[in-house]
Amino acid sequence: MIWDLCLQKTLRQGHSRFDVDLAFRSSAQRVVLFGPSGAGKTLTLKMVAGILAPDRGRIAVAGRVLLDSERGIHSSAQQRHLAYMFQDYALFPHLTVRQNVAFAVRRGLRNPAKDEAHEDVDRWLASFGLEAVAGHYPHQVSGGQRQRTALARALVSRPAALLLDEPFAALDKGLRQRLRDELKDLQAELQLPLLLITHDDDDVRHLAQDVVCLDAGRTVACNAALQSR
Ligand SMILES: Nc1ncnc2c1ncn2[C@@H]1O[C@H](COP(=O)(O)OP(=O)(O)OP(=O)(O)O)[C@@H](O)[C@H]1O
Repeated sequence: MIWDLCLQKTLRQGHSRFDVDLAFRSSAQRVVLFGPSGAGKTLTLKMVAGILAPDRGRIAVAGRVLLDSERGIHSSAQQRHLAYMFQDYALFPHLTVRQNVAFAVRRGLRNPAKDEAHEDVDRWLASFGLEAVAGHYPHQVSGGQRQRTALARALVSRPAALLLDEPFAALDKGLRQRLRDELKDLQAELQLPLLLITHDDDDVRHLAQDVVCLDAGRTVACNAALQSR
């Protein structure tokens, strides 16, 4: 089993509340989380990443138990060692492409120096074709290059799994297609478990080995979710 999730969480904001109560298991490496806006996809990813604590539940990824509230297991986000990529990539605007990638492997609390040598950083800059823009700042590179920088930053720390929240949402169709293929090749090469959120049917068709459909905080039959679109 690669993904084994059972999560319960109640969120309250003023008078409104949102309940997550879901469970899914999958032996596929590439799983897509699919569902309408507000279904609870990002919340689910955050709970897997360890940046939001469920009220109760169990999370195991590739046989590693990251959380089991019954057994008192609550590993921190750092201990989980999963890479999480946000919808807007969340690059640091004051750091160059190279420094952004190196940030994930920095020693201590200081930002990495602009020209600090690091073999893994160079490897990922090269494999994503970012060498020419390594000294540029995020606002000086294209959307695709920003996306690749964020992906390189996620991968450079050699995570145990990759969690991506709508990684291609800000890109045009051509670029989206290209980066989707690159991601698929990369995942296959590294054999990295991948949990990806998308709204795009093409992402589902091309990337998903398994699809988990969410609606109102629960897992639902995927046929129903696809038909209601
Ligand atoms: N901190 C919070 N407190 C209260 N409610 C929240 C909180 N964060 C999210 N929610 C609510 O939980 C629901 C699910 O949010 P979530 O971000 O997981 O949706 P999503 O499926 O990722 O949507 P989208 O596709 O639009 O990104 C939403 O109704 C949202 O308003």
